[in-house]
Amino acid sequence: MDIIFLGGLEIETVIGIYDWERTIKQKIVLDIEMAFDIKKAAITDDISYTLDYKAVSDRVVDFVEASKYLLVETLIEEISKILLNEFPTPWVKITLNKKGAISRARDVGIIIERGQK
Ligand SMILES: Nc1nc2c(c(=O)[nH]1)N=C([C@H](O)[C@@H](O)CO)CN2
Repeated sequence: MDIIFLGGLEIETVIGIYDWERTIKQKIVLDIEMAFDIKKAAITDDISYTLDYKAVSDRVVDFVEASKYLLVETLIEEISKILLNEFPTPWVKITLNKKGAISRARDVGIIIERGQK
């Protein structure tokens, strides 16, 4: 199976468990990998035979911008459900980086894989 990916997708959202975090927007950075067989699209040169990464980006950005979860766990799980339920991919890997959440750490977050390749 091939991989279609989006790297460094930056989105501002309300996320966090502390009172001060409920009053501001913070940046999260997503790396998304989606399994997909690209052969038919490559042969036909036709967007309708592939997984449109622009459509994925638009859907994920709209969802995350409107969300207000406490935990990054909940947010990343909901993103994985959207990808698996709404797009033609059987497997996704998502990295959610809440940069700045830990002042001494450059990166902090979660990596999940869902579905079957
Ligand atoms: N496993 C997690 N740990 C923490 C989370 C989280 O969402 N998942 N969130 C926080 C705070 O919101 C933090 O990001 C603020 O600096 C702490 N730990």
